[in-house]
Amino acid sequence: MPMLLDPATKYLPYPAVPFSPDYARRWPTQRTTSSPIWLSTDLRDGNQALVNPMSNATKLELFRELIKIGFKEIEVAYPSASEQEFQFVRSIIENGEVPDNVSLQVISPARPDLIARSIESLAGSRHAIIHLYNAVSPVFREVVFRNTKEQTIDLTLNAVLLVKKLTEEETARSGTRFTLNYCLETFSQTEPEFAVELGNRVLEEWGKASPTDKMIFNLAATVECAPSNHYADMVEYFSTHIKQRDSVIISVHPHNDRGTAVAAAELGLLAGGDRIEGCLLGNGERTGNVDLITLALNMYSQGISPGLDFSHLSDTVALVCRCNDMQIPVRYPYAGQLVFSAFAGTHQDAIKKGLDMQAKRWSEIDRTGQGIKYWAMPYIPLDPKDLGYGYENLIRVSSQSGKAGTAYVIKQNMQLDIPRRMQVSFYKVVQDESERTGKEMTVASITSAFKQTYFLDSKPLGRLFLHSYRLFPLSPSTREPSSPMSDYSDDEPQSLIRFEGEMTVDGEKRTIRGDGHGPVLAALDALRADLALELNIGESAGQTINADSPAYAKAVTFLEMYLPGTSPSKSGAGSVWGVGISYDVTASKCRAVISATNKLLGDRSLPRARKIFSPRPTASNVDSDSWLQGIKLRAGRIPSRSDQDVHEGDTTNWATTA
Ligand SMILES: CC(=O)SCCNC(=O)CCNC(=O)[C@H](O)C(C)(C)COP(=O)(O)OP(=O)(O)OC[C@H]1O[C@@H](n2cnc3c(N)ncnc32)[C@H](O)[C@@H]1OP(=O)(O)O
Ligand SMILES: CC(C)C(=O)C(=O)O
Repeated sequence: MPMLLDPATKYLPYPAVPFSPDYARRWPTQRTTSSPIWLSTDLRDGNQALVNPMSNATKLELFRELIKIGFKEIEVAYPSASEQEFQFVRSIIENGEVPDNVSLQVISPARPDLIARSIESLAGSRHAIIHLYNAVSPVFREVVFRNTKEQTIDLTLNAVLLVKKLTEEETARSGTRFTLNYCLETFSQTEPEFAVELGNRVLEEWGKASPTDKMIFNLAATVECAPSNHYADMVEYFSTHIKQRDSVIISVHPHNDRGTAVAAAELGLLAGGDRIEGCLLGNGERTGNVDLITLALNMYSQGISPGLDFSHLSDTVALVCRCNDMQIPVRYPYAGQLVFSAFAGTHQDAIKKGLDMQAKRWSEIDRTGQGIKYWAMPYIPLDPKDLGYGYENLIRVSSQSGKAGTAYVIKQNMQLDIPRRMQVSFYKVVQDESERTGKEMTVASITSAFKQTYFLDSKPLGRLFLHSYRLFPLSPSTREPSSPMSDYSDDEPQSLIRFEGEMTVDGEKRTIRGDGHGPVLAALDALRADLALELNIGESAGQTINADSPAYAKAVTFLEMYLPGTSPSKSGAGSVWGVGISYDVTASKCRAVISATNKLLGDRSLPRARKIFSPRPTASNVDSDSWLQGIKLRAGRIPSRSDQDVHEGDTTNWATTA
């Protein structure tokens, strides 16, 4: 059996950090309130871990991106590793690629020949950081170097002394100003007291750290082999025991072997860290370095400016992946394809409500100038727009989704605010389709299902199609068209009007007529009188789309209808919905009636036409001035006076959104 029943026989737990009994660790009560100094080691620690390390041209591309993002300290190479690495450093210095406010860092092992080569590579740069490292934990001392603690200290101090000498010579030669960054490689596995002892000896040997010219201690979790709280304890122990704390920058360098590098970095900052070394998207040896994008955006989402710009995150991600020949999972924090998408119904519902509420809240702030536009969105911790994403992928619909998600997609793409009960009804259509195909319902497929379901097209999709209609008032006594429609008002329920609709019914053109209090009831009466369809009205709702641009504003009517003898349940079962969209409110109502009727109709047979298309009313039955609402149902322009003339055979244009 490969896994042990008792792993304690093979693996040792991490040792506790020896805080004195009267010292309570402080990091658990701290809060991060400002961003750290960032160091990108993409071009060194990231690069050394690649299957195929980057060419210098690729490194330059990534270097430029790092500058664009805002890094002020960039580890650009391991110059002693190869001529190519050395030449990369030379080329960016000599070609003026390094802005004045950016410091280059290069790394060197504690070996004299390699230290000399590393310092040489930096000649002529304005400010450089020489990053000296050796592993100091027991296993490395014993296995790799076969050194005692004293020998380890000697090896380190000799290297520091050499760095000091060579950097001073280089400063005298080329003016380059140097900072020492001493890395205790495998710090997190080192005895804390020994780490501090070594640190203090290095500080002493360097001898010139001051509050205005600090030296850096890089506390590497070279291999992450304990929980993040242990790393924080280690950092706090070092930070509170090192001498000249005000002349020292504490840098944290977590790796991700346990998958908690980000947590380790965050706790390391609380524990005294001033600086973070890591890579974009967590590239690096084995499971990687700490991911600087996640760290920066974690801070950003807490209202702390990271000082790094990820406004075009998908471009940055694409570039980093290309340079590293690497991919990231779709669930990767902030950067993955799916991290700003909700598939689950209740999540979608909460997000939709959150967006609606936020739009209201923010527009109130715009109107009054009072308040702050806080982001308070269920399930989405950060506004995707801040990272250059839109909201189009926020809600994606599958068989796991609910009505709210479907309604959101329709709102986003057709601007239609579907009433709650209708959402239930349309959601069933979408869910059936999604279950049938076993696939995600895309925006295009949902939109197309909506148009199909509610017969929203310029061509007859259903058995009934309304080409045009006329409305004119009837005198109560004669029930004959008489007075001008301009006297008609929806506010006067007692005024009886006549609806005359020019239709295609099962492919045959015909006119239907009916009377009622208002256009909807008159249209229903026509369906009853001419097509023998008895229909009842349920709930209805109206909406205006493009309300802020009058020339393109459209009225939308949502109308629930049901057959007599059936009463719609609370969940909407037993009823159908229709949708009508038009530049004209009344036309939208009439269309909604026909849309719902088409759904109720099924394959029931309809009586033959008594009359094919009515003639234009003559002076004997109606005065031509009373043709008030008789407009062509044509989208794209506002009805004018001349539209009040009805033309036979007009095809309706069902443009649903402007
Ligand atoms: C944790 C980290 O990421 S640290 C950075 C690691 N990065 C790299 O190693 C990438 C670039 N490295 C290289 O190109 C090569 O390793 C070189 C050029 C630096 C050295 O190459 P080589 O001389 O062939 O040595 P090699 O690669 O086998 O390294 C092992 C030797 O270095 C020693 N060593 C390892 N780390 C250090 C150090 N920090 N200081 C001094 N010596 C060290 C080992 O003890 C071993 O010495 P030994 O040969 O006497 O037993
Ligand atoms: C040498 C240091 C900085 C390192 O890369 C590590 O320990 O992971």
